[in-house]
Amino acid sequence: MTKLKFTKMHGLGNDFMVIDGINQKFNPSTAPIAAWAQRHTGVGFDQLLLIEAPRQAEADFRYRIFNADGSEVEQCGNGARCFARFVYDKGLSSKKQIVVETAGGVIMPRLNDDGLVTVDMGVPLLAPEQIPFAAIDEEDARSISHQLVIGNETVSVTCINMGNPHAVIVVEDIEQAPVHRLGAAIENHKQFPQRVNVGFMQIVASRRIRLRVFERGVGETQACGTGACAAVVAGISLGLLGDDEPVEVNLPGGQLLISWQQQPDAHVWMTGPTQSVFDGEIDYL
Ligand SMILES: N[C@@H](CCC[C@H](N)C(=O)O)C(=O)O
Repeated sequence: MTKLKFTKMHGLGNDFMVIDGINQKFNPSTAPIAAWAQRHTGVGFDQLLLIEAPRQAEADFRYRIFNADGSEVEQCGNGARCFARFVYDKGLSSKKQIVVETAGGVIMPRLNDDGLVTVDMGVPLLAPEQIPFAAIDEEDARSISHQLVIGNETVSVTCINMGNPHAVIVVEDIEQAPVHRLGAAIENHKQFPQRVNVGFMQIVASRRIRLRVFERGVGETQACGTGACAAVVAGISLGLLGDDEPVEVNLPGGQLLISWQQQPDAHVWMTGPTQSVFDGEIDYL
């Protein structure tokens, strides 16, 4: 039995177990991660974030992400900010802007002088095959919104890939949104072959939304960074939000600022806080 060092961090209450996999040996596997994620018997977290050496010469680090159910996923926005804070604070890098390789593409987090972190989250993808989403026919494939049948209900979803898959639903009142009633059914809907994160968005003004996200492999979280990016891209694409100024995204855990201009190849930018909670050690075989 060896001891594995970790740091507990969060971004707006979306919480993480962060592991330096460069200076200690850690081979991630589902069972220990799912056990450590448990809130009563483990460390308790939404995602485990693993820092590794990059595979591509142009990147500073490789960033791997595991959901609370132990599944490895492609991207995590709140985690990206915590990742950048961790590698700087722990002396793994002296750079305030880093290039990070993920399974969902290259992202570039930057530590700002005001303590916030801004991340270039890359280009959002909207085509069904890029989500991935199985459209029912060609007309459905061309549409920005898709009618999803769940039991005897039909829900209109806009699908965005931010490195990871998101389905965004516009609701009138965020407090009454069917996050728990429909979240898991949409996450596991047969038209999403890799499952999906489900965002419920209330438009408050042309540059302000409220958002709750039922995350794939976790359930509802306090905040979801990629979910915030996806919601803003969906809102702008649907003509419900403007793209001339950053959009304030108000999540249960706090606020993110998201910018995207509706042009081919435009990147999404996310700005928000990070917080370290404690350092710990855990037994590891
Ligand atoms: N909390 C995250 C997203 C984490 C991954 C997601 N649950 C998935 O399965 O894709 C964020 O801040 O983006």
